[in-house]
Amino acid sequence: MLGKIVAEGTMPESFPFHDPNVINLVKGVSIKEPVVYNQQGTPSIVCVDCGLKFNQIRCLVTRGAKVTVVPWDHPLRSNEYDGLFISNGPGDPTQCVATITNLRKLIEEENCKPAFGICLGHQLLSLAAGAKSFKMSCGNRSHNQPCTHHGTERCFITTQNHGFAVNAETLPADWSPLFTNANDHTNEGIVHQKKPFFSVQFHPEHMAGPRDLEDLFTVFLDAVRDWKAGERGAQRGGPEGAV
Ligand SMILES: NC(=O)CC[C@H](N)C(=O)O
Repeated sequence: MLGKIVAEGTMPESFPFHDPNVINLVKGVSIKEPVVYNQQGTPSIVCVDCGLKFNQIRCLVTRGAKVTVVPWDHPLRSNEYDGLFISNGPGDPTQCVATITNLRKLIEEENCKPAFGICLGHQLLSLAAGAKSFKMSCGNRSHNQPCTHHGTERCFITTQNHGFAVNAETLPADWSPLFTNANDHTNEGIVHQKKPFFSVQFHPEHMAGPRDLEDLFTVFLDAVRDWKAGERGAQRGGPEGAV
């Protein structure tokens, strides 16, 4: 449902509704040029940035990987990576036509390399596979969503922030649900039965909040070091030093 806040004395009709679901929001937030993290790392992962959380890069880099973050519509060539990662991101997944088309080509390859998607990345992989997504009446946005793993029936508590979901009934042959939400029974992940592809609707990188200003510790320690070195006039403090 769309809403608007209008100041008293203003005709509500004079402001049109703004519907974010008919806009390609990913295009606006994705990186514009590729960026490499941990150049010497291995294996080499290409990460499609649909609006990614940096903790996803950290989770890959701290496990030794080299990560090349590319724009949402970057051409994907499997000879240029060892594994493909598709990030989370805003909006309706059906808006990301270029990413879906690129993924579809890759998953149709004979000897395809592994791919893993999170949240929007999960929805895009599902759409590329041929499944359908839908707008949920109530999105899942919290740190305590129970998800049951198919096969083991083990239930995990997950972090989530999404308003669309994949309709598991529409998954083509060769694809299976990997997790299902124990509360609302929506799909929480898919896996290919023969090829090395899987994706999850929840956020396994699960860092509870943004860490954008964690660099204030660096600013503080730089100020301490400057102070110790006798540069008492140095003015590097303040949030602007962190960004
Ligand atoms: N966190 C995400 O990637 C959200 C995916 C998608 N924008 C949704 O709301 O369903």
